Amino acid sequence: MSIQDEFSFINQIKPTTVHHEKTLITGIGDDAAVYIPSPNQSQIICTDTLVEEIHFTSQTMSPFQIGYKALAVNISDIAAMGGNPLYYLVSIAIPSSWSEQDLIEIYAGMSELANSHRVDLIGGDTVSSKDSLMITVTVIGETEEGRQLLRSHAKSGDVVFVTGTIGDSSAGLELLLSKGRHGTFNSNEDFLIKRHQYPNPQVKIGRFLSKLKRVSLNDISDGLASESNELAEASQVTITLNANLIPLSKELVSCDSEGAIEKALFGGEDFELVGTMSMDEWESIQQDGRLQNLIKIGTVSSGKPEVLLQLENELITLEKKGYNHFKK
Ligand SMILES: Nc1ncnc2c1ncn2[C@@H]1O[C@H](COP(=O)(O)OP(=O)(O)OP(=O)(O)O)[C@@H](O)[C@H]1O
Ligand SMILES: Cc1ncc(C[n+]2csc(CCOP(=O)(O)O)c2C)c(N)n1
Ligand SMILES: [Mg+2]
Ligand SMILES: [Mg+2]
Ligand SMILES: [Mg+2]
Repeated sequence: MSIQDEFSFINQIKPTTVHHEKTLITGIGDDAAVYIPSPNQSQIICTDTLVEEIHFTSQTMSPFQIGYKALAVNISDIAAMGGNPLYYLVSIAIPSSWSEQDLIEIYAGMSELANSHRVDLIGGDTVSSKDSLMITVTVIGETEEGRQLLRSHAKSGDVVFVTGTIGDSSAGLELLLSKGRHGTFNSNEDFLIKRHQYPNPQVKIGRFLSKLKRVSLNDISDGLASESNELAEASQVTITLNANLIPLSKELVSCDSEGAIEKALFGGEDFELVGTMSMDEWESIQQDGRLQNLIKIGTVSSGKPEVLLQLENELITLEKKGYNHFKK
């Protein structure tokens, strides 16, 4: 049975502690939230939605994981701008088949990630839904004025990098769709499933990149092919990726060596970052040990906005193919 009334529900999910006490004037409980933006910072705001049967099913994700991921995908967009997340709002449409306990679990999942990134829940909306559960999270963050990392910042001569292994989430999803989350998995499979259920937004690396001279950046929600094409389009450059350089986890290769590269390119939901910086800056961070976990996967050149993939001795065009809500 769903929640009895939204007012007692809101009271239950209202946070009892606040991370940004000095700047949050009012959070949950009034017509809107009010906060004081920090001086000399630009405000960053983004929103993304998860829908039952599209982004998760009862077989792929627990309520706790749904909450965790709904916030994670949004913090990932703040990371992709080089920002620091501060506040979040949650709008949830609830079908009667979901119990109050399930909903409390969704909020517990969000709250776990929120605490580790020190973000405060400051508002939202609660409505009923006929069929699917839908959860929309909005995150507000900030970055030093003029330091946002835009998709349009790539230039000819740049190095293309990613922040971690790609394709794991897609392999995890495949396992979950075939065996269900209560199935039996070996340790490699378990790693891949966790990569799908608990994305790790790369805020620390985004913040580091925001201190560099010029970085273009995007987070990988729809797959490396799609996100690189977005960088190429926004910057009007050609991106050439080298298939041999794309980092694949040993867990992915051991579970699916044949399909690994396909999953990395077109699978999506990795929530790692892909971006570019000048060769000079790349070499300097490599020399002074500030490279962090960045992995070079290609280069940028002038030319028509497209993505090419060096695959053994072949150079192929990498279409903007990946997850698309309206093309199946
Ligand atoms: N329905 C909409 N109305 C207004 N703006 C939108 C809408 N949908 C997307 N946008 C805007 O379009 C741009 C691209 O959004 P998109 O959702 O593709 O990016 P993303 O969040 O990085 O990707 P993903 O949703 O796959 O995580 C953003 O500026 C976003 O705010
Ligand atoms: C049950 C189930 N089926 C398929 C998928 C795959 N999937 C759904 S949305 C998306 C792209 C990111 O979404 P968005 O573009 O909305 O950010 C991907 C790869 C899934 N997660 N669960
Ligand atoms: Mg979006
Ligand atoms: Mg994004
Ligand atoms: Mg997004």
